[in-house]
Amino acid sequence: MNSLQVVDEGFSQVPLIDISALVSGKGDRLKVASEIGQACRECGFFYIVGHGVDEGLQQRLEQLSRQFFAQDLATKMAIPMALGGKAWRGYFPVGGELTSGKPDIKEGIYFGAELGNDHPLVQANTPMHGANLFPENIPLFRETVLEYMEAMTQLGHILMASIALSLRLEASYFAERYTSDPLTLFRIFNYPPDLSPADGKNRWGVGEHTDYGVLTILKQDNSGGLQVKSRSRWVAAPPIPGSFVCNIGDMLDRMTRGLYRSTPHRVQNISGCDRLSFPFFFDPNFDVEVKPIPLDGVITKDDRTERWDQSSVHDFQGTYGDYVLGKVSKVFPELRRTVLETTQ
Ligand SMILES: O=C(O)CCC(=O)C(=O)O
Ligand SMILES: [Fe+2]
Repeated sequence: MNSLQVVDEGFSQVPLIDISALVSGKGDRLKVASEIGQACRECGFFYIVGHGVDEGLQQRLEQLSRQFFAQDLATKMAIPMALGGKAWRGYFPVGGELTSGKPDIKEGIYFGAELGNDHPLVQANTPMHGANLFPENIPLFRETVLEYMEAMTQLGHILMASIALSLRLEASYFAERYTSDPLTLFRIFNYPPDLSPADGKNRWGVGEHTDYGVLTILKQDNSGGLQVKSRSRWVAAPPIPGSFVCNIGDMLDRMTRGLYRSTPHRVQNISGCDRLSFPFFFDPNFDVEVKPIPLDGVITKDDRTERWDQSSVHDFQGTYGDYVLGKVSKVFPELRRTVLETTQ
């Protein structure tokens, strides 16, 4: 059996993978797993088609989201993140979120698994768990978001099983250890058109970063603007009809000791119109400690130089909750006190 290797030759485009064999249970699942594995090693990103997520549901989600963002600021601020408290839910206005210390040109709403006050994790005061804040003035917003999150959660399980197979592990490897009860976060972002003066200074819808968890499944509208880093170059990941963009986060990078890449990416909306995007984060259970996978015969040399945030996912030790809370305090400094300092 050949070993899997980390060879960073860069890539010129994000690969596209038809996953219908995983969804239907018919066809060559191992071939799909091998394509996913190659994409994770070489790029850290891949498009998926053949995922089976209802097109009508996606259209409803997009239309309701446009309706929400088209409202005036005061109406949107009826569900501010401050109201979501440590559950980390609700709306934030343009400039309210920082990446690498700089405000992003985007507004958005944060959602997660809908948990009532009687849920043990909420009773235990666990950060990032609780009830969502939905805009009550937009009918069917709540139902549509919850239905979409359910569809994404199912897709997340399917993809993680395939990622496990691609590493020559049991299909249930991640489910058994990390994601049987995943931490799921869902965000809807609106990037207003970048109207910055032509002063040669780039401003970012979201600045260069990597994602924190194991797997992100992104729906983007037709505007374009997502860019993925290939060594020191930036490669566009334009919208492809009927697809989602998937990418690997820091925890899978850590688990595979750098074999699967948590690749930096960023967004610049130069379309002239609002750009909507819908990232769904399928992440390890909050309380679980994330450990490297014993990958026999695999070359695990991490040949990358300094990361975008000068931190090392490989040196980190602790639960996924510890990791993600450390990040939250950087992107939303004003939430730091609510989320972090009241959890002790
Ligand atoms: O909006 C996008 O296309 C990407 C968003 C993103 O990278 C993130 O939320 O982590
Ligand atoms: Fe991201």
